[in-house]
Amino acid sequence: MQVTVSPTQVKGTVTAPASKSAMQRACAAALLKGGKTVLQNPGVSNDDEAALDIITQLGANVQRVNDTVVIESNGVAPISNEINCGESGLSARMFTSIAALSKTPITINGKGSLVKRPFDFFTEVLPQLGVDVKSNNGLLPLHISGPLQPKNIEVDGSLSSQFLTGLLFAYSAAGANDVTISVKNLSSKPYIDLTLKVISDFGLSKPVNNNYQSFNFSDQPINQSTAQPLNYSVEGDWSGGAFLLVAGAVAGDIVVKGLNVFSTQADKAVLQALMQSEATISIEESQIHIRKSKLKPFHFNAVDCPDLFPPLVALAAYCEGTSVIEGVHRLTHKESNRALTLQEEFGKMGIEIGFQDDLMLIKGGEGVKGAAVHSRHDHRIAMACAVAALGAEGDVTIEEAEAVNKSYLKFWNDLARLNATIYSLEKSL
Ligand SMILES: O=C(O)C1=C[C@@H](OP(=O)(O)O)[C@@H](O)[C@H](O)C1
Ligand SMILES: C=C(OP(=O)(O)O)C(=O)O
Repeated sequence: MQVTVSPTQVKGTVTAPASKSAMQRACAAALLKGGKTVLQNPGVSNDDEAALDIITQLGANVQRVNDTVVIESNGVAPISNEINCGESGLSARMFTSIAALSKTPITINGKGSLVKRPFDFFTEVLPQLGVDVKSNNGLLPLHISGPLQPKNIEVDGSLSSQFLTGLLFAYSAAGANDVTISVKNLSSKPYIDLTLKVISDFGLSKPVNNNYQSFNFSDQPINQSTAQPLNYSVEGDWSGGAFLLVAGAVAGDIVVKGLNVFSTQADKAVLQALMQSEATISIEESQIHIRKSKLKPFHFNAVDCPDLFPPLVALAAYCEGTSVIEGVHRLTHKESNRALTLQEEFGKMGIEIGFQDDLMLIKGGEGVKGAAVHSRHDHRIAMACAVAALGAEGDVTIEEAEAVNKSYLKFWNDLARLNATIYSLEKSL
């Protein structure tokens, strides 16, 4: 799908979508907890659908009922020998360790960008836990044969936190007791806070976090009551919400609802960058009001919140001077190599992006040009280009704009509802 965004001032009120990070974790937790779980505000993105399909293959019964998702489970009891994780890195990395709890041999597969993303972690780690693993030279598909047995182990957390998220769920569900996962160089730390929060919200046994260097399971396995259904409300998404907030800061006067300011989500840190750039923003518990004003360049460390690079590059394009974002090394293995895609696609809009070691330098404040850009099938690149287009000097046409469906199915509709002038060849928005 090709979408053209014409320069427009956005206005009105919008509600952020459900967080796919929270939704996918809730699916895992509902499968592991057993009994009945009712998810309120469930996600509808492609990654959310992938997680629902995976837990179905792993034995859960899943139904969308009105605006909720009802999950019934007896724990991990696969009905198939394969799970397909679509394009979701989190689902593939989290559910591999969870699927390994069963003794049924299972193939972990994916599609699109996911089949190019690294999975060597499992060939190194899972055999130490009694799981037989074969990979396609470190890539998907993986063939695993469990059951996983929790043991003291040391893992490397520098590439991604998602592998650790999976191990934490699996150890918790396997009743790990007096067992420690030691972690070197953990990246994306707040995502582990979110994992631990969901583990505890679902009453699963939660390890003690020793400064992100080790996670010790010392609880006796909890005998959870599954008699009562658990009602769980999925948080709004700070990662998708960041694009809406930047849209308001560069070209609007909007109110964003549905973002919990007390969330543990990594991308809540977008507020720090917006405040540093002196955006006109008022933050209340139930809504954030943000409008266009003169913006100053900012310096932001995104090592622990790498998904903020794309929206912050769009923000930086409108800040008067050079903004600096730290953590470029975290971008290589996402849906695209995001450092290069941002440089190339924003370059087409006249925004100069340079690199110095781990820093990205974005020269802003000199105008954004109309251009034809490409999402590279990366949802966050499509959304960043769209938001940057709102204050551009001409139309920006985005190829493969449907990439947004990975995390934010209604992105184009929400932008249109905020009065953005958007035109699509495929369908009216
Ligand atoms: O756990 C999660 O929900 C995620 C963790 C992050 O990945 P890394 O841990 O690989 O940085 C993030 O980039 C991804 O979009 C979602
Ligand atoms: C990298 C992302 O997700 P995942 O790793 O779960 O595919 C993302 O949403 O930007």
